[in-house]
Amino acid sequence: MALLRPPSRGDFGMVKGVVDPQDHPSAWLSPPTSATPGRQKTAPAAEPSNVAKGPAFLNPTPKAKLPPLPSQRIQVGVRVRPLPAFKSSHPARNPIRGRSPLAPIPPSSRRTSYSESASRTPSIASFSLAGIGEPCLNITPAQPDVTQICDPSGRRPKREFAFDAVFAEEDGTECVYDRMVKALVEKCLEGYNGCVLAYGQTASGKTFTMEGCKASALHPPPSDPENRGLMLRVAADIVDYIEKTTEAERESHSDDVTSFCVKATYLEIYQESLTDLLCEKDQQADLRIRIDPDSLTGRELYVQGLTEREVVNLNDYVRVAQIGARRRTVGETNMNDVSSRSHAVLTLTIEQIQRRRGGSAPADIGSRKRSKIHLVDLAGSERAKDTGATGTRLKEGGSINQSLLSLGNVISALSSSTSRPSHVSYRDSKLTYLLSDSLGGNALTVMIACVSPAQSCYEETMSTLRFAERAKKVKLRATVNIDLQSLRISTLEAEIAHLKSLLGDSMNGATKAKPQMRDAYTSTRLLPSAQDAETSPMECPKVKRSRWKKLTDTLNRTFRGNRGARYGKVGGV
Ligand SMILES: Nc1ncnc2c1ncn2[C@@H]1O[C@H](COP(=O)(O)OP(=O)(O)OP(=O)(O)O)[C@@H](O)[C@H]1O
Repeated sequence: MALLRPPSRGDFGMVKGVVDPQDHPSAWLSPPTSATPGRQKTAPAAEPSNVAKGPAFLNPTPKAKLPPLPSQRIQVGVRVRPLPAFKSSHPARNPIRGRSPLAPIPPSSRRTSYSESASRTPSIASFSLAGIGEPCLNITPAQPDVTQICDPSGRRPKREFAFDAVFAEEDGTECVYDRMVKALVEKCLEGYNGCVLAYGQTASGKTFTMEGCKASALHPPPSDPENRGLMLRVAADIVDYIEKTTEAERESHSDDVTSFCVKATYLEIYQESLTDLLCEKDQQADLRIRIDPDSLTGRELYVQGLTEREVVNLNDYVRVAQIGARRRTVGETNMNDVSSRSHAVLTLTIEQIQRRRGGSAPADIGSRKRSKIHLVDLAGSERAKDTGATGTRLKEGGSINQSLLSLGNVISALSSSTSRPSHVSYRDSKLTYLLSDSLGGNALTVMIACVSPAQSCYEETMSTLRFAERAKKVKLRATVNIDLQSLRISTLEAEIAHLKSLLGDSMNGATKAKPQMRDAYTSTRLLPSAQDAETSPMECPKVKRSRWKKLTDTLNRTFRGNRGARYGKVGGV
């Protein structure tokens, strides 16, 4: 059992690799603004063009064209699941009636929510899917990221919703990943926190999107990558990135290397209580959400008592996903045979340290970055009359709806005004409290709103689309999480060591050649010729000694002052 909290200096188990300097994200980072001791103030991230020079091994020549910066609002994609296979003889009017009508979906009955014929005239009427029923949703190729919803009763007018992406039923999870999540993972590897949330009514395909086809998530190795959910796709990209950088290290003759350590935790929130999914039921610790005062923002949350697993290769991730899926609370309802009765949060924490090749001394350590990705499969909103829930299922449904209501309130508060609201009720539920950073805080967030096109789901689909529309307005304040203080401390330690050795030399009357050192922020030599003159043999030894003492005292004072704070903050969006 371990605590999910930032490790202290030197507490990093590593997979070694090297980062191509040209690709290194620190090219975007700005240097600290002052040498004031203590935690640096959280600063909005800078545009790449504003980036001042960092140390050579952190701040290589910037790329001619830098990648686009992530948007500072929640990115929202809508995924439309296929219409279900019906058991009723008259499914068109009421597709969700009877036992688990939404699963599985025979390939023959899958329809696109737009067809070639429908595409020319984007009207709901063009959607007659003979024998299957009529979807209440429409997407046209002319406006692929807009969805129209039509009230089957005809009481309300047709409405249009535009999102960052809309995925029709034939769009696989790969498509969802490539358009919505891949860039986020890249940003997380650069030091941003990230969050992917799957939201929607019960049986709308959230677990299918996050975990993938159960068969593939539960049978290692993931031999069928096509069926992978977003969780394993994120994992595959992280593994790939680390492997590639390791390979680049072998090939390059760079002096600087990056070490990685990725850890996973998996928890569920069931009826407002936290359960560690990577731990046996009888070994559960009392899990508590705590604030980490030593974190970058000084109020980052962590779950005390949660099991952390180091994950290196894809099989490690698959194992974690399997264990979590097996232990997660599921139940059977009329709408879904395997309905998730809890919110599941898989968190990957990525640590990266830059150091000089072969060096282990503090002076050899450069920047440290620590970012987190939350992958959240929410439980689905449900109506008791549709799910047929009674007893425990009914109680679970009530708790799920209650926490989703809190999530809705948080999103409403954050999206309602242009300036940040004075109070956001994050603490109304464990879910919103745990994800508070991802909801308008220091994280880049992507939401996949899953919907069903079935007419009988009109109300729920409409409410999901409205929720997603509000979520789109939520602003984020994501910044790169880099521990610059450690970099400064290392530099100062190196300076002190070097100056002490010079002092010793000068006291012995020896004048040895001084090794060239680089300053952490200017990449210039620490001892330029003007300082060399101070050690000139012409200078009186007494004056020389007092000047050196003054210099080392100043550095020691600065060094002690800097020890107080662990994380500095720079750059970003
Ligand atoms: N895009 C899709 N393509 C094919 N099948 C899908 C798709 N989306 C969902 N399904 C199928 O529909 C059924 C219900 O999906 P899933 O369990 O993912 O829903 P859910 O939103 O997680 O539901 P709950 O909130 O009740 O847990 C599953 O059998 C799943 O395989």
